Amino acid sequence: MFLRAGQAAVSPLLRSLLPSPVATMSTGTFVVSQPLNYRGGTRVEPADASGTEKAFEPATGRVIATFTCSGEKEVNLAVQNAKAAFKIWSQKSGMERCRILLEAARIIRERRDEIATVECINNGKSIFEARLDIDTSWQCLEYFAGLAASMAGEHIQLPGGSFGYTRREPLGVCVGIGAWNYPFQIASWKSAPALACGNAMVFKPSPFTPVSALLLAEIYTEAGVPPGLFNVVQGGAATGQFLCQHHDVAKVSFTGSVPTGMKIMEMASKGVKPVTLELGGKSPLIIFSDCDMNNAVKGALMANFLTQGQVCCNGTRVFVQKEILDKFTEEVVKQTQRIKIGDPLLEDTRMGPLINRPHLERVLGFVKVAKEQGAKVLCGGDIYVPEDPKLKDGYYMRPCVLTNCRDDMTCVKEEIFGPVMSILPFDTEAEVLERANDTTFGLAAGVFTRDIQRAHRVVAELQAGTCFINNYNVSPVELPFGGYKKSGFGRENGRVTIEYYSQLKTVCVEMGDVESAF
Ligand SMILES: NC(=O)C1=CN([C@@H]2O[C@H](COP(=O)(O)OP(=O)(O)OC[C@H]3O[C@@H](n4cnc5c(N)ncnc54)[C@H](O)[C@@H]3O)[C@@H](O)[C@H]2O)C=CC1
Repeated sequence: MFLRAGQAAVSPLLRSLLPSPVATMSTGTFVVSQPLNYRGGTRVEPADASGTEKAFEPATGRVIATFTCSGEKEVNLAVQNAKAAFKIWSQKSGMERCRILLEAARIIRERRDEIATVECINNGKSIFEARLDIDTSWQCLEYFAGLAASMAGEHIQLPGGSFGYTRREPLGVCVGIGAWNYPFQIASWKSAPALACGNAMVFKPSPFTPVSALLLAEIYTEAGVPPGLFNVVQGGAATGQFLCQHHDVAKVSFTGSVPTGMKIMEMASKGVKPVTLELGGKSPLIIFSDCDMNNAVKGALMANFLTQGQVCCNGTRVFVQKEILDKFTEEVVKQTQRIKIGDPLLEDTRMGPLINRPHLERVLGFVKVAKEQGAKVLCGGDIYVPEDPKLKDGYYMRPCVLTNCRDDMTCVKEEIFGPVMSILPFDTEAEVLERANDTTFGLAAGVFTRDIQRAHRVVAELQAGTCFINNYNVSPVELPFGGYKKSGFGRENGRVTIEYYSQLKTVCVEMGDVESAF
């Protein structure tokens, strides 16, 4: 499919979300007029409400959808539908589940551009990046489809011909609660392993980005999952609470901030439900003087400016060894200033708007405080107004590089969740390790060096769940992803995730007589 810059062709599936037949989508035109809840294999208006929300197009500040947040009744209905579908789905063999998930992956691949376009419009990330998100989504479905077919227990021989075996069984109805920065990808990363293991899911997107999870729901149905296996309920905290407290929900997988994660864990503890928590971070990126400078600079940009810096695992504390500080800083600033900001649907844009006005103001507030505390702004950190008049109400800022930073500054301690990089000089390996680990977060960390022993020695000491050597923010679905410390627990992607969406049953088989103690 050939697409002109700023436009995308529309398939029947997406057209169903739009008000009337349209041939193309461009910034400033997309409106959702269809219901955004999905239950029992179809789009529905919620049965009751816990308020209403508006979703925006961050590029223009326009409202693209006004929707009802689901109340307790709607959440009940979604869970009931999921329970019914679970009965059918959990009886299928791994091979049968594998085939359906592979078909869903194929459809996502086929509709990559239209899904990426919706993601780009609702989230503000560049179309270039949105397409990559859709790629890791179908790859995740393919990966877990493969594992579905090979999931198995163990056989253990016991004395006297007796034996035991284990069965890996699904949990039941799982709840997924997502953040707004990777809406389609989060829904895929949660649902793929859940469904592969034989579970059903009720997914609640962030109220800022309600649209693309629905496309995933429709694709699952088209691929052949039983109606009700994957449901979407829209809403904010109240809807999320109904889900977490529901007695028929077996597990909650959450992506979002630390304070919300703590609340989720508390609610889940009342029902003794397992939780997966993918929370925030303030990750260190350590650049040693023996690094490949070009790669280190590219790595620092990848670690800070994807999705307008609204990435949980960003390496926002960039520790640079003093010998190369000036050269590195100069190059980072040069390349940061070259980042093309603007209409996210244009092919050459690399940075779109932030998610909404309050968040933009919050991020600019961090820059202000950084200056007050003595940091020096080397570039950006201010509002950007694109030339195109239709973008004048969008939420743009220029990516920012801060220097003269100290470890005790707010910009170095707190998660900003915006395009703000803090550069911190260091002298020795021991010193930088201590400073890098001096945080309550532990999501990710990175190191750039040509010294292979040092690279492995340093990552072994870093208190972070996901470490990168000589790269940053790549996320192959074969590798587990998740945090240490307050960044959460449980993992997404990789083989190990099967353990977070299944439970192990042990069966002990006696082949002789019962030796009774009585
Ligand atoms: N570790 C990871 O994989 C990722 C972590 N994040 C983190 O997410 C945060 C940004 O996302 P936000 O959407 O602003 O986070 P948030 O915590 O405000 O909201 C996340 C989700 O939780 C829901 N929610 C809010 N209060 C709730 C409650 N009391 N009970 C149940 N659900 C509730 C929201 O509606 C939303 O769907 C950042 O801290 C970021 O680091 C974001 C992406 C990936």
